[in-house]
Amino acid sequence: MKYLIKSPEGAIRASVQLPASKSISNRALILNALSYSPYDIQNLSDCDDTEVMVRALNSDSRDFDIKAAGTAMRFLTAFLSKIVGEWTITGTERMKNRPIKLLVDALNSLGARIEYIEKEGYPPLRIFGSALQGGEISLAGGVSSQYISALLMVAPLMENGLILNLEGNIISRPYIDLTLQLMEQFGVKATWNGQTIRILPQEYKPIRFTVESDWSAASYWYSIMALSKNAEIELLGLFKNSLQGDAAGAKLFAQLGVGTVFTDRGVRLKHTGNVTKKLLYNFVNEPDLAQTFVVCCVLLNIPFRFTGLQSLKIKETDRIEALKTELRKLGYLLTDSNDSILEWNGERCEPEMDPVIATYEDHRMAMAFAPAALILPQGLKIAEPEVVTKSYPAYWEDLKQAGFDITEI
Ligand SMILES: O=C(O)C1=C[C@@H](OP(=O)(O)O)[C@@H](O)[C@H](O)C1
Ligand SMILES: C=C(OP(=O)(O)O)C(=O)O
Repeated sequence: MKYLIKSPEGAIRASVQLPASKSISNRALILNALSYSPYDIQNLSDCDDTEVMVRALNSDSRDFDIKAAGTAMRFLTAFLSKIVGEWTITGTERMKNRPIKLLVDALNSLGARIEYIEKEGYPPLRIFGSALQGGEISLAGGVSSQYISALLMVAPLMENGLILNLEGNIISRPYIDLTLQLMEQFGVKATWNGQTIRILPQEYKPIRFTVESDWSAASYWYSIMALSKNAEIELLGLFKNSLQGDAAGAKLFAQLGVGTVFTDRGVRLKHTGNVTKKLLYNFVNEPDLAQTFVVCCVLLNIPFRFTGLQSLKIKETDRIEALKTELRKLGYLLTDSNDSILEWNGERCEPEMDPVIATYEDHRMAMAFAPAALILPQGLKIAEPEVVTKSYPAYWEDLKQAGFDITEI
């Protein structure tokens, strides 16, 4: 399937009920299960990544397919390794190429027994669940924070608790903070000093829990605001003191001329007219915002240098390659270096006559590129737009409500 997306004819007037955060939803589901909670989580995300988690936690089967959900793969691997029984867990072809060795090695050294069904170091996995002894281990902090979050959530249930020494640079740190904060809400304490996180054996306590709206999803609306001359956009269910690291997007968009006004129901965006000449930023703490800013900056004709992108290669697709390839179709030449830096110095090439943006099974490629419809006179064609269901199933519907013309071609 392909969509042709055209800019709204007049002004944009949108009040958007954003999807709930999948990061919070998927942690809350694990913590709810570990606390034997009688309560249902409120405002759980309806996205694919959360749906696979709900299905796995409520299923009678021993075999789980979590499709493309990184969090579900990593969190359930740790969770199942302490539930007595024999389990298998698999996912999409891409998931079978997203590394999991560091987590499997860590769990195995804490008393788990996890084997590879196909390729060493990658899903699918066979998990022989049992009590976990726990203890002290070291783990590289620079590959995926999801390994760390997965270990932390089961740590209080390990016989000896967990002392986790993080080695080297720690990426996606706000996601580790998010895990520890949610664990605390469910009654478990941890200490984090320097590179070491300590968790003693403890019990989770059930609580009534409501999930916040998703700040990563909000970024696409900020981009629409930055690229529109005349727009009034309100995003519902976002909080100033959010637990989500991607709330940092609001501050960064201030450099692209978008201001944020917090109200009692979310945020109202406004144009400030203050736009930077060049955007420099290290995305090590907010990797999921990188695509939004890359696409938005080139469309605004703002050169950029973005660092801290080392985790982008092992996400839904190699996002650095995908961004370079697809923006070249629109006439923008980006350069990358060091597997972690992406830059645009204003260099252009001849755009394709009739470009179709490929999405590589990556929801964020589709969502980050869609605002380009505001700039391109002929509109924007996007392939496999249904990928957005990974985190934001109503994205296209919400764009239509805001006045975009979207047709299947
Ligand atoms: O823990 C989480 O909820 C997430 C952590 C990040 O992954 P990495 O830690 O692999 O960077 C992020 O990219 C992902 O979308 C969600
Ligand atoms: C990287 C992402 O997801 P995950 O790693 O959980 O599949 C994402 O949503 O951008």
